[in-house]
Amino acid sequence: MTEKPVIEVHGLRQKYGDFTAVDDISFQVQPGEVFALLGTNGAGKTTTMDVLEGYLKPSAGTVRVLDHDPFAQRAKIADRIGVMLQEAGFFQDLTVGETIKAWRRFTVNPRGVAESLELVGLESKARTRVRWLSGGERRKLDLALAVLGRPRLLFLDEPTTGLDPDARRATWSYLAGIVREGVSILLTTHYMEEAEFLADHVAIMDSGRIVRQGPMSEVIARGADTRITFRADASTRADRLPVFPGARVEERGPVLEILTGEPQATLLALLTWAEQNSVGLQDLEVRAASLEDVFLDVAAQGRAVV
Ligand SMILES: Nc1ncnc2c1ncn2[C@@H]1O[C@H](COP(=O)(O)OP(=O)(O)OP(=O)(O)O)[C@@H](O)[C@H]1O
Repeated sequence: MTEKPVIEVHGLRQKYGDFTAVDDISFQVQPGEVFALLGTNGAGKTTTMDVLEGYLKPSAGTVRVLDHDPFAQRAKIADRIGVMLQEAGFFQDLTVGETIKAWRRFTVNPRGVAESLELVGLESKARTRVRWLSGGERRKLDLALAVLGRPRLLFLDEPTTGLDPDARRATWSYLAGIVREGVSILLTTHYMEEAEFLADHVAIMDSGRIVRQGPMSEVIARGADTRITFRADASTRADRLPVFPGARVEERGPVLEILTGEPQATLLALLTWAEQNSVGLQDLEVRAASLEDVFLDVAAQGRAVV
């Protein structure tokens, strides 16, 4: 028997008064999967998370989390989900250790305080008051609290904002570890590298709608072209190049850039042409599309619609 998805969203619409923040979106998250919900500022990611966490009642559509209605049946799933909000409210005068202790009282089968501190690298801050923590240290405390109850499903809203690169990578490796143990994650982030590193599936939102969705590798492959760049000699401009089927050429100062969905064929044609015409291709570089290219394309199309 195949396991049911841990999250099912069908035709979700969320309105604030007359304003539609989430506009008919559908997606599923499978057990053990990391699903990245990406999008431009104000696209509707946090609103979607709020619905899935049971804080908002959908205006339309259906939502199931661990096979329950998260709004009407939140108590039934609360012990199995962990939530890391963008801005958690802490008691500023409690120390980090006291905060974890206080949270443990409301948590079924919680991790120990020492284990929690070690998990996120906050051992040396156990006696520091929350008000004196740096932004990145607060984020670490947020994460420690989100995983305190050993959740099966974790909601992470921009989990590494404010972390230095070293702490960010440590968080990724911790998250990758709990995923290997079977935890599923719904993640929002503005760091494309983070989404690429962690997520199996991705949905990109713009103005309340999902505009790209699928397995990470497919979304990248379908969504943006490979870039071949080089510096040619002064007499070689874009109009001297042969026509590469399915590709377009852009001039950026002395650098020519070919964007292509058929990198192998285009590269072969370019090298053959250069050889036959004795053109030197300086600094020749082939760069595969990245998630960031896809995201920027989505954002540019969104701006064009407005
Ligand atoms: N309580 C609210 N009342 C009215 N409008 C709201 C409310 N909460 C959010 N919005 C609006 O809904 C839209 C979606 O907001 P949301 O926070 O879901 O976006 P987001 O994708 O998480 O953005 P960001 O990347 O900037 O965090 C925004 O235009 C926001 O201003």
